[in-house]
Amino acid sequence: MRPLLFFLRMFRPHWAWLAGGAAMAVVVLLGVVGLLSLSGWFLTATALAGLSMANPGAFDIYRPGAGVRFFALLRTGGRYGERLLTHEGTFRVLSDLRSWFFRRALPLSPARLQDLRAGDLLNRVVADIDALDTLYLRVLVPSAVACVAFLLLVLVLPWLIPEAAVAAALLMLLGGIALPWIAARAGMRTGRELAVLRAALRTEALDAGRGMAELLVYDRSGRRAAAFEALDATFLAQQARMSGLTGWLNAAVGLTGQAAVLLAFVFGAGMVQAATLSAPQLAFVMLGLMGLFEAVAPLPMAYQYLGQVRQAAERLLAVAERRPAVVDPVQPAPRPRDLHLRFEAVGFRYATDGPAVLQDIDLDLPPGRHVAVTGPSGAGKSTILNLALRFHLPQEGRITLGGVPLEALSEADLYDMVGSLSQSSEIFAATVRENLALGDPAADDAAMWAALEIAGLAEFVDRLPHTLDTFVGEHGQTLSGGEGRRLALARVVLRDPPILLLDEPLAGLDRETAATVRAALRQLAAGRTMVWVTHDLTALDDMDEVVHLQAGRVKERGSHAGLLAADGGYARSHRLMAAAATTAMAD
Ligand SMILES: Nc1ncnc2c1ncn2[C@@H]1O[C@H](COP(=O)(O)OP(=O)(O)OP(=O)(O)O)[C@@H](O)[C@H]1O
Repeated sequence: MRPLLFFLRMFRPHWAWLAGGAAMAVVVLLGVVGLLSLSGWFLTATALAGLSMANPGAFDIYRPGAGVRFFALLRTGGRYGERLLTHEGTFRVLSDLRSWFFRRALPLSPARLQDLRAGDLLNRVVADIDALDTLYLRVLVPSAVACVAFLLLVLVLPWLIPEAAVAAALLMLLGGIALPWIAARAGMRTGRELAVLRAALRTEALDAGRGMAELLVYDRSGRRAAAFEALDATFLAQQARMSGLTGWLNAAVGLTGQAAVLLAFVFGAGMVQAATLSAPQLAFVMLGLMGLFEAVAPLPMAYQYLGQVRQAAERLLAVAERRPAVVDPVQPAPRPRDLHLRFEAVGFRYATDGPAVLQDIDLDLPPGRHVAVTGPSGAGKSTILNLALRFHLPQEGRITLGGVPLEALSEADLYDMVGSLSQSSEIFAATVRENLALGDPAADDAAMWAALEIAGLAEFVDRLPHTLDTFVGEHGQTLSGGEGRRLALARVVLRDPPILLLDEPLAGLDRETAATVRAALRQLAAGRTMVWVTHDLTALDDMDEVVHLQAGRVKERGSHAGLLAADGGYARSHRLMAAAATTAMAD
């Protein structure tokens, strides 16, 4: 129950809407019961009065008629109000929950979210949060209404047909408590499995959709489709089980209502014969009972789906309660004036029991210094940038900015000073302008065009149908790789960080585009500190220092020319690369 209670507490700020919605649901109940019972009484009384035409003055049809209209209006108005208030309340709660979840998930990125697939996280934000509306709409409100129905039953019926009151009360307890209890137990496992399967289906669909081209090329689309169908079949089978259970439960709860009406008739008919109850009163009770039992009818199904809701709540908490790898300090150190970035004897593992990824790394980056980090794949180059961006904290040594450990700085200060660009810098499904505004939300058009100019993209954007307001598609898919990279670069230009962390920003670009982006980066890097992670050793002669890593350790370091002269591993790699470049040029 803990996960559900946790979320119930989060409903509190909107209690007025939620309580208002529940109150309107009670009004609907009063309307339904009033309408049914009064109509039953009225029709029977009218019939008994000898179809009033024969004796028009003897029976007042106006007041009961007005009553019937009143209850009909109460029911309709109540239902409108109920929908309005319960939905307003639910949407407010859901939107709070979404931003709460997002706020919790954000600091977990990237270190603590890497085990989750993108579709899984999406499913939590959308479907799992949506599932929580069941808690209020389907469980709490109907339970409250059913309690009122029970109160009405035990307060009114004993005065009319005492024996039927006891039986009807017991039947209502059976339909309103015992059946929901059975439903909750019977539906728990399947409900939980359904929640997991729904997430798996969504993740699978997203994954397969994204990799469709690869699946086709590797002729794996059939297999993937078969796996998807198998998953879907399991999902449908579980859904069928749930629906079967719903059917039985609905039948059972319906029977409790019918049994109560039948018993009321049996006991009431005896009283009518004994003249201790009038026939219209009997009709009043029977139809009133039908209305009261309507309040109980949705409960078994609601509780049947509680397992699914609980699973959704657990899945949300499983992410929200993760501890971020780095917690933004409550009392951050003042922003340092001197932006000297230092790695001192840094050692790091991604998992405490995992292999050492970096060992004994020293880097000295006074303002304006340009350092290239090179080395074979897996040597730990990107990890150095991940640490400088404070995505993780090193287990050994320290990283400081102006003498202040990175973990003591506020997130806002840190990311104001440190900007990054990589081959995977995200281009959002938005316009050029919105993508740029991420760098500086206050930037005006002139500043944006100036940034695009530096990134060598101004001419291209100027030719787009809506220039800055052109939509660039999912992950910027309407842009070429080079255009996307330059857009990301323009964003960094707008951010204007004094320290630039670049992770293979030229990877995947053709020679010409790479040259344009490189020139833009050179222009941007002037006067700023820069760490450039790269495989390409052919254009590092203007770097102040080259740090060559191997298996997480600094193997060689010095100027590009110095390292070539030393004729070690760096020089060998450089020779191979230069030869490959010459062959490519000749081709
Ligand atoms: N998030 C992670 N969790 C666990 N291990 C990781 C993670 N990221 C990287 N590693 C491991 O850490 C080591 C260093 O990875 P890193 O990405 O820093 O290498 P790299 O030198 O940048 O490689 P490449 O040139 O191929 O990008 C690798 O063995 C890699 O498998």
